[in-house]
Amino acid sequence: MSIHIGAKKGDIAETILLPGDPLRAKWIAETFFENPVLFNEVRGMLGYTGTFNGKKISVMGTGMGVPSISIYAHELITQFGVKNLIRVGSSGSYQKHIKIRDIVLAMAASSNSGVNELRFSGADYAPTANFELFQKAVDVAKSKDIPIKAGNVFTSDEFYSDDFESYKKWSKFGVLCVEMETAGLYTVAAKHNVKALSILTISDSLVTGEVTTSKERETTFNAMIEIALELA
Ligand SMILES: O=P(O)(O)O[C@H]1O[C@H](CO)[C@@H](O)[C@H]1O
Ligand SMILES: O=c1cc[nH]c(=O)[nH]1
Repeated sequence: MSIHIGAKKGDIAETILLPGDPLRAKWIAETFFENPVLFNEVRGMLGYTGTFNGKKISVMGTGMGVPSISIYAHELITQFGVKNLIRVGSSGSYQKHIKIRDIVLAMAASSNSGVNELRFSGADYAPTANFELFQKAVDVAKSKDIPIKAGNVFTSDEFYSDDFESYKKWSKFGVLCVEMETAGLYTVAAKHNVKALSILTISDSLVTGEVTTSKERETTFNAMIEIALELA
């Protein structure tokens, strides 16, 4: 048991899917896992372990933002021996060609997060995806005929920015979409020499103003999950 995860050693698989929303974790476990068992309820951050095609796999919510996912990633790695951390998140498009429900693999994560600024004393660190997981995700998507996009994403400390137009600066430099955790996840994974990948589904567009409902964000996005499950 760690401070924020009420599980015993061995309760959590080496590969874990990490949605921000704990109810998406519940939906993933109940929809895709064989024999899901609840291993965490601390702070309502639901976590389950089951099997998928006979292989042990876990899923747990991370909450929103770099500080929250950093706590869970740290404890999962250091106290429960997790080796592959796969974020399955929603994201807002920064580009005209990145449409609602598109899937984006985050090759790297630019960020305005204060966490890495503190950690690296103001110098820039480039949080990047694990190449093996990335390559495998590309292969799985291809074999399942699931179209994907890949590139630089933006991990923001803000959901509601005071300056809505500020996204255009990142968009001009090729950043595909925005979310709130990937830079933190990739950094913590690198520090502990384990693998991480963020797979994102576009839930809204800052370019067109389109949005999906919170129910859809909780219980759909199957294609992204199908890719993530095969990485176990
Ligand atoms: O859908 P999740 O995984 O929570 O991801 C995105 O959604 C939340 C904001 O609504 C942030 O956590 C952002 O990163
Ligand atoms: O962080 C996020 C996630 C989804 N959509 C956004 O606009 N921002």
